[in-house]
Amino acid sequence: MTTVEIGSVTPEVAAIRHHYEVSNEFYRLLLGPTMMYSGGYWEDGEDLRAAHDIAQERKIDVFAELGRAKGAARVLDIGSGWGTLLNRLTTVHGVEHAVGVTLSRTQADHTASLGNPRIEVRVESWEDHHTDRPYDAAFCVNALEHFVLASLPPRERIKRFQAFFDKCHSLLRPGGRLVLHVMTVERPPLRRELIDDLKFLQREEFAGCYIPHLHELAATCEGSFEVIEIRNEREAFSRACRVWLQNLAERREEAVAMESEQVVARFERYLDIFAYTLEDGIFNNFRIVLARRP
Ligand SMILES: C[S@@+](CC[C@H](N)C(=O)[O-])C[C@H]1O[C@@H](n2cnc3c(N)ncnc32)[C@H](O)[C@@H]1O
Repeated sequence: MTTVEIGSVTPEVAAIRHHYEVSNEFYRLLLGPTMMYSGGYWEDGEDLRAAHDIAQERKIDVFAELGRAKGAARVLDIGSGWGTLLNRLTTVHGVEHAVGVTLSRTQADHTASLGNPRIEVRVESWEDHHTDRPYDAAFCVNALEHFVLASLPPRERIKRFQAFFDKCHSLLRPGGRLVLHVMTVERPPLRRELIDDLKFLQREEFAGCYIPHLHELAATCEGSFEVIEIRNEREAFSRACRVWLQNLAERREEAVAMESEQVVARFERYLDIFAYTLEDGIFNNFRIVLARRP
C-alpha cells in the first residue's frame, strides 16, 4: 500500500475537503461498512436498508465486468473515495495493481488502513495524475461532478470536460474501458424551493460543483472514446441517499457527538435534496461505459 500527497490547496481543493474531510467515523455511520458514496444495485423486492451493503458490492462486481477489469494488471479509480472499489477489484476480481486518486486526506488514510499491498492511493487531482504504464481500465464513480467549476463560462466548462476525457485517453491503453457514473441535470422546473435547494448544494455544501448536461459529456468524449453503453440509474442513487438518511436518523445523537449539530443538519438537507431531485428526474445518474479509441 502506497500513499502519496501532491499538490497545493486551492479554493477548489478546500471546497472538496469541506465535504469529504468530515471524519471517517462519521462516514462509516452514514454509509455503513462498505463506505461507498454512490448508488447501489438492489434486486426487486429487497429491503433497501438490509440489502444496502450487498447492493454496493453488486455494483462493483458489475463495474468490474463492464470495465473488463477482471484479472487486469493495472486499473485506476478517479475520485476513489475510501478505496472500496480498489479493494474489491484486487481481492475479488484478481486485479494486480489498483491506483486511486482523491483530494481527501482522510479518505486516503482510510484506504491506507485497509493494508492492501495491491492498492496505491494518491492525494492529487485527476489532472495531475501521470503514469509510466497505461491502465487497462479506469473508473470514475460520482466524482466528475466535482471536476468543473460552475462559475466557468459554458465554453470553458466544455474545455474542462474535454480535458478530462483527453486525460483518461492518455492514461488508458487502446481499447481500455472507462466506466463513468455521473449525475446530469435536466431543465429543472423553476420552483422557489428547488432554486433555494440547488443554491444550497452549489454555494454551501459542494461549492462550485457543476452537474453537467448529458450532451456536454457526449460532445466531449467523442473522438477519443467509443460509447459502449449509457443507462440512467437515478433510482439506484436516490435509494442509497434514502438509506443513508435512515442510518443518520437512527444514530443521530452519536453523529452529532462525532461532528456537530450543524454538520449533521447539512448532511440531512443535502441528502434529502439529492433523493427527491433524483426521484423527480431533475437530476439523472448515468452509467456510461466507454472504450478508448486508438
Ligand atoms: C462522491 S465521492 C465518490 C467516491 C467513490 N467513487 C464512491 O463511489 O464511493 C467523490 C470523490 O471525488 C474525489 N474528488 C473530487 N475532486 C477531485 C479531483 N479534482 N481529483 C481527484 N478526486 C477528486 C473526492 O475526493 C471523492 O473521493
